[in-house]
Amino acid sequence: MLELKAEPLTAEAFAPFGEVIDARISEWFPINAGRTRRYHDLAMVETLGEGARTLINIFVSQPVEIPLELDFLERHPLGSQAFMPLHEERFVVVVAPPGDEIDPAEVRAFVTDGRQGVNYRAGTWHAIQSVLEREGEFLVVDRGGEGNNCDEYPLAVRVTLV
Ligand SMILES: NC(=O)N[C@@H](O)C(=O)O
Ligand code: NI
Repeated sequence: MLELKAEPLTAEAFAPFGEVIDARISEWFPINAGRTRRYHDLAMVETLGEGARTLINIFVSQPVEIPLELDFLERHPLGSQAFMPLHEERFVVVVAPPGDEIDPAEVRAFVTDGRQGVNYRAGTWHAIQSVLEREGEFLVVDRGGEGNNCDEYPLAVRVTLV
C-alpha cells in the first residue's frame, strides 16, 4: 500500500500533471467596458482522436472519507479533464505522470484550498474526483467522441492530510 500525505496544491508542484486554475495567480484584462476582469486561457483543453469534441459537464459528488483509500488511478489518453469547484469545495488530487506504467515514487497527492481547480493533461494518471467534507458541485470540461478515453491502473494508495 502506497502511503501519501496530501500537500497543499501549488501550480509549480502540479506543473508536470497539468494546470492549476486559480484567478488569484492569473493575469487578466478588462472587458465589458471595464466591468469584467477576463482571466484568459488558464488551461490547455486537449481533445484528440476520432470525432473529438469538448464537453462541459457538472459533477455532483458525495464526499470521501479520510484516509482516502484508492485501488486504482485512471487516465484519459484522448483528452484533458478540468475540475472547477462551484462553491469553494476542497478536494484531494492524486496524480502520476503520463506513461504506460506508474512508478509509485512519482505519485503525488495534493489538497486544494477551495479556490483552486485543476486541469489534468491528457494521459495524466489521477484519482477519480474526491471532494472533502460535503457534497460538491464541479464544472468539468473534458473530451467527448469516439474510442476509449478512460484507462485504469491498479494501485493501492492511502492518502492522509497533513
Ligand atoms: N469518469 C468520469 O467522467 N470522471 C472521472 O474521469 C474523474 O476523473 O472523476
Ligand atoms: Ni478522470
